[in-house]
Amino acid sequence: MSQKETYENPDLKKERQNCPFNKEEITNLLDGGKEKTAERKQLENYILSDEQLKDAVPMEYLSHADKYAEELRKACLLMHKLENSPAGQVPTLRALMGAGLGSAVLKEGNPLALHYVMFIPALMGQGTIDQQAKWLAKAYNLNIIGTYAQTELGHGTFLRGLETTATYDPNTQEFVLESPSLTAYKWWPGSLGKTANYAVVMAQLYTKGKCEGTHPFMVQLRDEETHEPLPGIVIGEIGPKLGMNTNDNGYLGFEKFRIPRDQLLMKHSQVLEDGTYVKPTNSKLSYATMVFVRVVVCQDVTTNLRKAVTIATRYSCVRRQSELKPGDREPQVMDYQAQQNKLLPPLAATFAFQLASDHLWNLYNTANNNIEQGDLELLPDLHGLSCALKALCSSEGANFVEVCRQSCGGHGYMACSNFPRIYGQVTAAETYEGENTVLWLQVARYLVKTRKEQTGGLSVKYLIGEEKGPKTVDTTLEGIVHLYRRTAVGLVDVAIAELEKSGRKGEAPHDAWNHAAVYLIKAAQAHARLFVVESFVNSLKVGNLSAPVRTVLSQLCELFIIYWLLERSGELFFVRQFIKKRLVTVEFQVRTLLYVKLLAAIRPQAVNLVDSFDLRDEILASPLGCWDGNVYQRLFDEAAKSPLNQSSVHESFHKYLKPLLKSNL
Ligand SMILES: CCCCCCCC/C=C\CCCCCC(=O)SCCNC(=O)CCNC(=O)[C@H](O)C(C)(C)COP(=O)(O)OP(=O)(O)OC[C@H]1O[C@@H](n2cnc3c(N)ncnc32)[C@H](O)[C@@H]1OP(=O)(O)O
Ligand SMILES: Cc1cc2nc3c(=O)[nH]c(=O)nc-3n(C[C@H](O)[C@H](O)[C@H](O)COP(=O)(O)OP(=O)(O)OC[C@H]3O[C@@H](n4cnc5c(N)ncnc54)[C@H](O)[C@@H]3O)c2cc1C
Repeated sequence: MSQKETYENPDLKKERQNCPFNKEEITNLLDGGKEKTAERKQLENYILSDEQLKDAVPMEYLSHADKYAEELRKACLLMHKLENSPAGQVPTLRALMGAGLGSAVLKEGNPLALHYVMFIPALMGQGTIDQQAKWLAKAYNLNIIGTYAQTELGHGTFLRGLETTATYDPNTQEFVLESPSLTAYKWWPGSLGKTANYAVVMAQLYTKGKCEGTHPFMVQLRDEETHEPLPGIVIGEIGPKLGMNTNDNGYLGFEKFRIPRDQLLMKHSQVLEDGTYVKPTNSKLSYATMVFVRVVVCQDVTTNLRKAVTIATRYSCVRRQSELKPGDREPQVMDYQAQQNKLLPPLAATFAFQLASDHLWNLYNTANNNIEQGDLELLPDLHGLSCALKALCSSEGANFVEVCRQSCGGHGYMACSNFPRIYGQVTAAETYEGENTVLWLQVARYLVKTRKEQTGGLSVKYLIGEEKGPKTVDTTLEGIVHLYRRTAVGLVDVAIAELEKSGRKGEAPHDAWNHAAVYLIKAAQAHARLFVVESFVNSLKVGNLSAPVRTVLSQLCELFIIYWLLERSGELFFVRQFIKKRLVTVEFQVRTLLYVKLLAAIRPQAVNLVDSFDLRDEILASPLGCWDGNVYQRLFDEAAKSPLNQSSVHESFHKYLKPLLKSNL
């Protein structure tokens, strides 16, 4: 392990004895190879050994403004350290922006995150070679700091409804940016409140008196020297949120603010000097930055889930409570089947989500390279799959994090458990970068289109042609994956039947769509789940795994796909042929039995599995989840940091309570 303590809780020590598999093999698998593990560890040592990056007091005790200032201090220090990073700049940046190493230093969100996660990708994806030459080096060198300003007070989802205008003036060859109403104000962009001095702003482009839709513009917001907002720019921070409080989300208004013509990012569409508009090959290319973030969010949510599962699993093996066998010592709570039922599915999910996210990342890179060459064929599949996995990983991830918190009883409710922060981050991902319901409906649109037109990308091939595979109950892993596939196909057919029924009643297509939303969303979710289970099963078929690692991963895989099947059993009842053949009843009996057996089989390896994640204590940031299991002492040490414990009697006693007590005498 990366940290050997002198103390080790005896229960955890026992859990770690006789581990049947090589933990490092799993660590390497998750990191992407032995060399990557070594690189990550070296980077962690480099960053986490720096005393200046440690918190003097827990963040919870700081004011909103002090929290921001403190995190900005650390974020800037991290950027200074980039130069000498042993891992190279790009891998270091990746590690520092997300839920892994970065979160050990910046616990409530990185004020520079949007610069790297959206501003630079937007410049790369939307800017011409000349525009990139002008801005990218400045952005990389942090001469300028940017954000991505799209959402407005009145509209986040419906991008065609954005109100900010950019009107071309051919006389001066400038665009005039304007917020025509209060609801047109940009509202939400991260880093916008106080940190950024530039932004890629999405606005409705008007030229020659015609609106050409939303387009990205490079806009300077603040003076590069004084950081004061430029004349015509109204800017501020939107206030405290459920989580991510140091991402300084902001608002932004334009009062006839002029920018040169060449600050329209013109890779896909242009406005010529005389105001002539040149269309893109596909109008959705200006949405590409969002696609990139949806892809990386899947990975980020998975890392957060791994943290939650590690904390809850270790704690559950240290915590002893109640009586299992009359007269016996109180058992580790992990020995209750009910607790295993809470924690082993999310543990399995961390593997399932990572494998699916890796697949999506590969698709993104291929599709993006093709798009650079002008080939857009993979774009619909990339859009469909990134929406599906972003929505699935974030919604299931948030539910699982909450279950992990509950599994730690009262101590899980402490701020220092780190569950509130982890939950704050994961649930944010349910909303940002496309609200999940809205994304499910985008997925459904793709599925319905594929099924009806019998053409679509790789992720939806199963919807094309006749259904293949066994028609009866098949107890193999392949058999159960096939059941997922039949459910997914069946639900798309049910949704289409619903749309057609409404059509026959004379409803317009948009009304029919709205009235079929429940079915459409179920179909989209079944599709996403099918993709995840298929990725998990297929990944285990290939790869150079040792027999013990393959065994434990196969158990997790089987547990996970049965868990989802049982959880989502209601959906099978939508597919009429399943009921007709009594398939559902038989399937459930067989599966429940196997599920319970798998819980017992995996239970002894739970701690070893979370140890394999190799998450340092600084990253877990929770007294409940530390490697040594010294939970109670650490909880006491955390309580000692409370400002209310710095004196035996607080001054407010004399001010308020004492007079009240006296008055009651
Ligand atoms: C390195 C690790 C780091 C990890 C760090 C992570 C953590 C970082 C911390 C903080 C990050 C926070 C970032 C958050 C940033 C934001 O939230 S930015 C704002 C994001 N906003 C949204 O996502 C808005 C959601 N809305 C939309 O995407 C669209 O408006 C819509 C898709 C819902 C609808 O658009 P509309 O124009 O109305 O399209 P439709 O008519 O519905 O569809 C028309 C066709 O276009 C296709 N399509 C739609 N979108 C795309 C796309 N992106 N790409 C490709 N194609 C697209 C759609 O399928 C339709 O096709 P057909 O006509 O063929 O059916
Ligand atoms: C932490 C955080 C960070 C963010 N960072 C940024 C940023 O950096 N830059 C940026 O530009 N934006 C950012 N956002 C904004 C974010 O992208 C939007 O909030 C998000 O896209 C949802 O849009 P909305 O708020 O308009 O929700 P709405 O669309 O108003 O959603 C409200 C409800 O209406 C439903 N709904 C809406 N449309 C439909 C439909 N067509 N069919 C069915 N139901 C529908 C939704 O499902 C939801 O239940 C951030 C948001 C958060 C929370």
